[in-house]
Amino acid sequence: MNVTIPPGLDPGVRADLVAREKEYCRDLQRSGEWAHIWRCAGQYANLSVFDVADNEALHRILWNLPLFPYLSVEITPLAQHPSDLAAD
Ligand SMILES: O=C(O)C[C@H]1C=CC(=O)O1
Repeated sequence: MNVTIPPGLDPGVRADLVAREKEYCRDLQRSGEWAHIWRCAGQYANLSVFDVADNEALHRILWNLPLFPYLSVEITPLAQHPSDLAAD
């Protein structure tokens, strides 16, 4: 996810959006659907791993992100690799 918040956005609105995004993200981490989130070094971007039931669940999560209007999201579906020890 790449984040592009307009520089002219009211600072209070921006702070509220970022705070709500953090809480939303942490709730989904607690539920297990947002399995990992990493900051992409040097960028206002993250690399996240979601563990969801289906595409609709992923869409719901992304669509309801408070920062959704300011995100560009690239999605790569993942499958288990046969060489992964966890596959045994
Ligand atoms: O800062 C970001 O990368 C954007 C966003 C995604 C989750 C979250 O808490 O913030």
